[in-house]
This record gives sequence, C-alpha cells and structure tokens, in this order.
Amino acid sequence: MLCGGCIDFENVHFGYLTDRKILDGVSFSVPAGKSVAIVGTSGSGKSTILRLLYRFFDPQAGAIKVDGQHIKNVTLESLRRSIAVVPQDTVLFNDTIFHNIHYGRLSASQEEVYDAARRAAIHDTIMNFPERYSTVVGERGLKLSGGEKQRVALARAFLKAPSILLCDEATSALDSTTEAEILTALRSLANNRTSIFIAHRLTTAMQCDQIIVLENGKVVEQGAHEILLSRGGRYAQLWGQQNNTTELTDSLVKVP
Ligand SMILES: Nc1ncnc2c1ncn2[C@@H]1O[C@H](COP(=O)(O)OP(=O)(O)OP(=O)(O)O)[C@@H](O)[C@H]1O
Repeated sequence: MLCGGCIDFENVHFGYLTDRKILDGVSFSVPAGKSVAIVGTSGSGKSTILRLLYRFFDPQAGAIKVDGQHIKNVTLESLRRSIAVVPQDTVLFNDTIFHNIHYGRLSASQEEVYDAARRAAIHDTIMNFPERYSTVVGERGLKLSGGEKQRVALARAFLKAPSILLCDEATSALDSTTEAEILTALRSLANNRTSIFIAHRLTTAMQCDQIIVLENGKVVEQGAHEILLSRGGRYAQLWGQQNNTTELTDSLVKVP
C-alpha cells in the first residue's frame, strides 16, 4: 500500500528496443509534496519517465521508488490509485460528461463531481452544454476543444485527489485566458502534492521547486530556476532561446 510521498529514480536505464537506449542512468528525487519540472528537447525521454513511473514499462536496470518502495513490488492497482495523470491529450469516452469526470473516482458523489468540475474551471462551461452534465461527449457526441479536454483531465484528477500528480503540459496553443485558467487550476491541484511536470514552457518550469534538464537520456542539470539561470549552462541557454522566440513572436504580433 502506497501513501505516495517521495519519488526516487536511481540510475534508471531504459530503451523501448534493445539497441536504442532512451534513458541512460537517470537519477533524481522528488521530496514529498514538492514539484519537479522536466525540460529538454523533443525526444529526450521526458514522457518516458512518466510512463515508467506509471509502470506502462519497466526499466532494464536501476530502481524507481515511491516512499522508499520499489514500484515493481507494489500492486499496479495501488500504484495507480496514488497517481493522477493530466496528459496532453485526454481520451474521452463516448458517454456523458458526468461519467467522463466521475471516472476519476467512481465512488464519488454527484456533488463531489460538480465540485471537481468547479475547481477545474469547467463547471460553467458544462452548464451551458445542451443537456448539461448529461451531454454525451467524445467521438460520437459533443466535441470538446483541447482546453476543455484538459480541464476534464484536471477535474478527474481533483476527484481522485492523489498523492502524486504527473502532468504533461500541452504543447498546442491555447488562448491566453484558457491557459491562465488551466495553470491556476493545475497549481492548486499540485499544491502539497508530489508532482512532476513535463514543461514545454519554461515559465511553467520556473514555478517548480526543482528543474531537471534531460538530454540524450541523461540528467545534465538539476536545480531551482534562479540557480540554474545563474549557472549559465544548458537551462540558461534554453531560457534565452525561448525568451528570444517570445520577444520575436510578440514583435511580429505587435505590427502597428
Ligand atoms: N512505444 C515506443 N516504442 C519505441 N520507441 C518509442 C516509443 N515511445 C517513444 N519512443 C521513442 O523514445 C524517445 C523518447 O520519447 P519520449 O516520448 O519520452 O520523448 P519526449 O522527451 O517526451 O518528447 P516530446 O517532448 O516530443 O514529447 C523518442 O525517440 C521516441 O521516438
């Protein structure tokens, strides 16, 4: 039985195929209740770390521990009960929006589902759907936008109230109001929970207690935002690149 405090990756080696290493001796710790952002170029193995923690795959060498216990010695059910995942693209069932949120914790009451939806800033949107919470969503129902789907994932996670939160930040552009709402909800969900964010925007990473920079399957830098910036290494370089791009985009948008 896990109560889901700290997470430890100890010299983890992993490849999906035998001749191609994806994680090459990854070690890091997330203390209970703290947040870590994983940043790095596309394909560096960020999502793989989350997949191993959720045990979609097992590492070939090294250990992954939660609360000091090897996760391979814990039942899958117990492991997954203590973890909520907010993915980039949430899978919706062809069912009511109520059921789609309720799925986060099937023992929850109706009021708890509404409350989770409120906290994920999607309740008001649902109340404007043709049949409110009974509206069928998914492929054969009402299509939800990327931002709405992400809020459904957040509502499920609020309902689950896990001790560990894994979040893969959306790369797709959301309008700035939606993005701000989602970030606020995510921050309140991550509060006092051990959380790992795959951060595509460094402005998200900077709000985490620790940042891990992953490159070619290795942790090349680790520390808090200010410290990594002052070190002038890989993170500082990524930060410079992203800010230049933002400035460039801003200046392109601000055509008189
Ligand atoms: N199921 C799989 N089978 C084989 N290779 C895979 C599989 N899933 C991912 N990979 C490969 O593993 C590498 C790391 O993938 P991963 O999804 O962890 O990268 P990432 O850092 O999260 O990238 P991104 O930022 O683009 O999402 C990639 O080169 C990818 O092609």
